[in-house]
Amino acid sequence: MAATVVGGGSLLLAWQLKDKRVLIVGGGDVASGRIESVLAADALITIISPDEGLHPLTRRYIKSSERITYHDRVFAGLGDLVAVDMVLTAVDDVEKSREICDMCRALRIPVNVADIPPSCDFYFGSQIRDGPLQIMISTNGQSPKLANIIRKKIELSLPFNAGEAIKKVGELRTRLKERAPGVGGDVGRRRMRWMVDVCTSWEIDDLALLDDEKIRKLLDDGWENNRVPKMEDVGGKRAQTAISTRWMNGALVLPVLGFLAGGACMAFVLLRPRP
Ligand SMILES: C[C@@]1(CC(=O)O)C2=NC(=C\c3[nH]c(c(CCC(=O)O)c3CC(=O)O)Cc3[nH]c(c(CC(=O)O)c3CCC(=O)O)/C=C3\N/C(=C\2)[C@@H](CCC(=O)O)[C@]3(C)CC(=O)O)/[C@H]1CCC(=O)O
Ligand SMILES: NC(=O)c1ccc[n+]([C@@H]2O[C@H](COP(=O)([O-])OP(=O)(O)OC[C@H]3O[C@@H](n4cnc5c(N)ncnc54)[C@H](O)[C@@H]3O)[C@@H](O)[C@H]2O)c1
Repeated sequence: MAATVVGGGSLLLAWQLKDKRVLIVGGGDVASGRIESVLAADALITIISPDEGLHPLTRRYIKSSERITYHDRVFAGLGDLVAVDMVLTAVDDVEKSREICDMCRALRIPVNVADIPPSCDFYFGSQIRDGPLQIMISTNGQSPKLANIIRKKIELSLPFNAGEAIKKVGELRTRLKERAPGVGGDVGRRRMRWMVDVCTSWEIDDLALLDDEKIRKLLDDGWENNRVPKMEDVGGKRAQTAISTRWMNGALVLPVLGFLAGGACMAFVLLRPRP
């Protein structure tokens, strides 16, 4: 049977920008959001934008980050594109945007032009970040505002400890690879199967509670004996899983606290000693 091919979308990737050179042209509202996104990826940033048009947030990033080199001037042409790995333009000048886009295309530098989707090699998306967890919602240029609204709904449905759990499982994987090194082959297959078993048999809240000692026990008792011990077997206490999404926390904790506070006030009024 032929595979179903779905076209008309874009390629979703987690682009590794660490120490790569990103040029941002413009320093206004949109540029300040770009700076935040690119800083999260540890890039080296050059900003070209006249001082008088800088957004307060852009000004703050320029002051506080050693990764940013700032030039107080307008874009000067091809010379500004030397040794640049990515270009983001956010200027209020459509002609200038098109001109910069054409130069980038000629040099094959990937470019995003905030106000002209057809000039973008890639779009930004609405982002959720929780430690190593990164979720991007893209409507492929159709409705940025709906991307923003859907992001808020997804945020509320995420497990509360997802980022922390992913960090701990990352540590476990690193230690497992140190203990059973090698790429591919039998050891690779066994490692992958065991990691899948750990991730599927432990709750996310419990994985978030892994520490050095529990990881060591998990590897000694589990990996070495080809089984997956329970949380209690490695010296841990099961986490409370009843309230494990952000929605549950937001929706339940405040009303419950309000109810308890109300009850306490009522008890005080009814039970206080009367003169
Ligand atoms: C997701 C987000 C990421 C970010 O920018 O970081 C993002 N735009 C956001 C907000 C937003 N942008 C706009 C509004 C006003 C309401 C509205 O128009 O809906 C709002 C909402 C607001 O301000 O609340 C106006 C707008 N946007 C574009 C144009 C040009 C055009 O479409 O022609 C115009 C002017 C249109 C006009 O003149 O009418 C173009 C793009 N904007 C994109 C991304 C890319 C497609 C992403 C996708 O479809 O998924 C794409 C194609 C290129 C790019 O920018 O990479 C961020 C939300 C982050 C968050 O809050 O979570
Ligand atoms: N993609 C999106 O999500 C989105 C959202 C809103 C607006 N926009 C569009 O993006 C563009 C930027 O929006 P903004 O709100 O940041 O505008 P803004 O007016 O706040 O900022 C524009 C910046 O560009 C600088 N600038 C102008 N010409 C320049 C040049 N030749 N060289 C260097 N810097 C120059 C200005 O000094 C200013 O800092 C606008 O065209 C806007 O319509 C896109």
